[in-house]
Amino acid sequence: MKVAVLGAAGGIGQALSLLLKTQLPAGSELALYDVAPVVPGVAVDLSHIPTAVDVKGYGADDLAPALSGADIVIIPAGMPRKPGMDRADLFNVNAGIIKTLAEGIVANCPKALVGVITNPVNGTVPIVAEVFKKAGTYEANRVFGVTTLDVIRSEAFIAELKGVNVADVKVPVIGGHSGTTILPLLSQVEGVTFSEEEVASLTPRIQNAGTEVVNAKAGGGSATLSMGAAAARFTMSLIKGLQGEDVVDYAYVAVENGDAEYFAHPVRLGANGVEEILSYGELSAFEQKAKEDMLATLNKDIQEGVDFING
Ligand SMILES: NC(=O)C1=CN([C@@H]2O[C@H](COP(=O)(O)OP(=O)(O)OC[C@H]3O[C@@H](n4cnc5c(N)ncnc54)[C@H](O)[C@@H]3O)[C@@H](O)[C@H]2O)C=CC1
Ligand SMILES: O=C([O-])CC(=O)C(=O)O
Repeated sequence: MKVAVLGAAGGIGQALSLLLKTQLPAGSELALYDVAPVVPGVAVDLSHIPTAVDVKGYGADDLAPALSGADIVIIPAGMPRKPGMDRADLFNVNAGIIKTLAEGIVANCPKALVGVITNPVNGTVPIVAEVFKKAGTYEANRVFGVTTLDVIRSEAFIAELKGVNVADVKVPVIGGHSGTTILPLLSQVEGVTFSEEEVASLTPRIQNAGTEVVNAKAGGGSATLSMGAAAARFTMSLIKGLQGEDVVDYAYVAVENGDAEYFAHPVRLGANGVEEILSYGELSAFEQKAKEDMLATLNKDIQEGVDFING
């Protein structure tokens, strides 16, 4: 198994790479690519951890060898937010980075499963898909926007609020990955119930959790450690799927005849990435309205990504 992390020297990239060095199956190869000159050092540092995962660092000019033969590519490359910015404000800088990296995937590992972390996820995932479509290598089942951070935050906040064991908390989160497009389905959380007031305050807390971190870091970036943990969890789900295990996880994926062209759903993972897009089930009246209200924003974000390649 070869996993490539693009943007591996950054805040998320380093946290994720550390977790993958300790969690990937024995015999795996971990390829760390970044344009920052520190990346070979990150690889040397990690290589001193005694696990049977071979780590190699690749600098700016070595995208091709970093990607060659990769089964999974995870992308946290690009600029994070500062206080006062929306994720959408990152589009102009990050769209070009994502395009270049997607072209590298086309040239070097067109069959890889690709997980996009770079914001704005609502628009960067369509960019990857459009680059692949143009090249004739697109398979919708292989491209994912990583929304796992919304899921793990929901688990943490609910366990804290309700005083239950966090290991028992499962929370479906659908939609996109920004503001009101993030929709936790609190009505479906088993073992706990929420008052209307709790739903009305917990839903925006989850939606604005990224901003909570951005403001707390006061100009020093956005979530990196929790995102590293989320990305490692999602990568391990992809790996289990590739290894033939039956695994269901949440991700922002292309959906035919869905709420939008891309929408986070529960998906059954397998040897080819998404094996089946599962229904998110019945929504409460609150969730139904929140879903309808988000669609204009989500569709605009998606179109911006599509237009960046085709416009
Ligand atoms: N999907 C999600 O839930 C989340 C997404 N993010 C997003 O992840 C991205 C990265 O965040 P951080 O790691 O905090 O930023 P960071 O600034 O710490 O790291 C970004 C890394 O990307 C590298 N990079 C820039 N251009 C590159 C290129 N062309 N090829 C390879 N590497 C390149 C930089 O050298 C840097 O090492 C941001 O866009 C941020 O908004 C952050 C948190 C959660
Ligand atoms: O809020 C940000 O800019 C980073 C992010 O996506 C998150 O923490 O969910």
